[in-house]
Amino acid sequence: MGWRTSRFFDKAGKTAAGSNGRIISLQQVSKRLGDVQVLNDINLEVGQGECIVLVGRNGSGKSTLLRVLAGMLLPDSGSLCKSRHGRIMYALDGLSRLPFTSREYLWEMGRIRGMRPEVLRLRIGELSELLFVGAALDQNLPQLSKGTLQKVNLIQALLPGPDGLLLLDEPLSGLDVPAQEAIVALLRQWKQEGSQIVTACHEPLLIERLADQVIVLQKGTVLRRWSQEDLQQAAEPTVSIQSVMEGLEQSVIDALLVDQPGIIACHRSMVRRDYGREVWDWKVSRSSADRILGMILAAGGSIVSVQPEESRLNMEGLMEGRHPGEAISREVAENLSSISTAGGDLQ
Ligand SMILES: Nc1ncnc2c1ncn2[C@@H]1O[C@H](COP(=O)(O)OP(=O)(O)OP(=O)(O)O)[C@@H](O)[C@H]1O
Repeated sequence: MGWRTSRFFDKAGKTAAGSNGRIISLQQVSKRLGDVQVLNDINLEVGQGECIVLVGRNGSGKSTLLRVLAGMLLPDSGSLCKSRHGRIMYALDGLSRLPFTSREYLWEMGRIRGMRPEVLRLRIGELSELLFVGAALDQNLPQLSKGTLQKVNLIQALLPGPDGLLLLDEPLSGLDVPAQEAIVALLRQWKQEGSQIVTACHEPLLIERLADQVIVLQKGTVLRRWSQEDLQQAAEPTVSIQSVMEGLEQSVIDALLVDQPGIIACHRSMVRRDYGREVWDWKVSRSSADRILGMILAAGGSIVSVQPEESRLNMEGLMEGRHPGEAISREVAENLSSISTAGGDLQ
């Protein structure tokens, strides 16, 4: 479905930012819940049209930080400043299974926010269609599947449109793939129109398409911050090459592999023995593919297949605080060392 902002909104709203361009900022915010120091000295600034993604292991403090930004929890220390204008909408974890149908719930949420009935009716219809809610719109919340409940939770946050700060806790969690794609495309459009987004997320899809900044949390503190440029280094598309290297000396293969930029991984595949010969699988960056194909051929190897692949961020490395690009280098290093140790088998 094509999303047309103008159908929803009298004017494409832009949130009025403070004079310094910041919509919201936290300075040295700490929060304790019970015996747990959940947040420690957090600094965070959200600028106009910016998307910040919070990543971290379970329990690292992402949801708590979103609740502080939403004003649902007060910091114990530190300061929170918001621009005077602009609204904050949020879809935080777990919508309560209240005794309403989805439509009744969304209607009440829209009315509480002062939306006009004709606009509200239209928005509920369009957002439900966008996220494939279908007949669940007239089912009771307690009877909804986890994924559908999450869709209703997202819709209630999106009802007012692209004007303000959106706080989303794991927005893609439990959603089917078409709905994930639809929500990421919508958020991308809203961001371009000036909305701000802060979201906790484990999915590379959202990070790759939306993030201006990734903040890695570990035990309530900021472990790392990565910029869009850092993320783009890891997001370069790759090419998968299969080659036969039979009869080549190990020294020739070593020379081919070592210190070659663009090789992401390389290992000998056991699955193509039916091919009659051992096949090598290479994963290389797309911009290096021609050069590496040339090198394999020049070294006496032959090419079996070449397949372009979509990139994926290494979330595991990211959560450990490793640079999105460095995670790939480490993989290469590990593969290279395993090739070296097993090298004698080739001859
Ligand atoms: N009301 C509470 N009382 C005591 N401790 C709490 C409370 N709420 C959260 N915590 C603790 O705070 C820490 C951070 O929780 P939080 O939900 O913010 O983490 P998270 O990163 O969002 O985790 P997840 O990825 O599992 O959603 C956890 O150790 C959690 O047990």
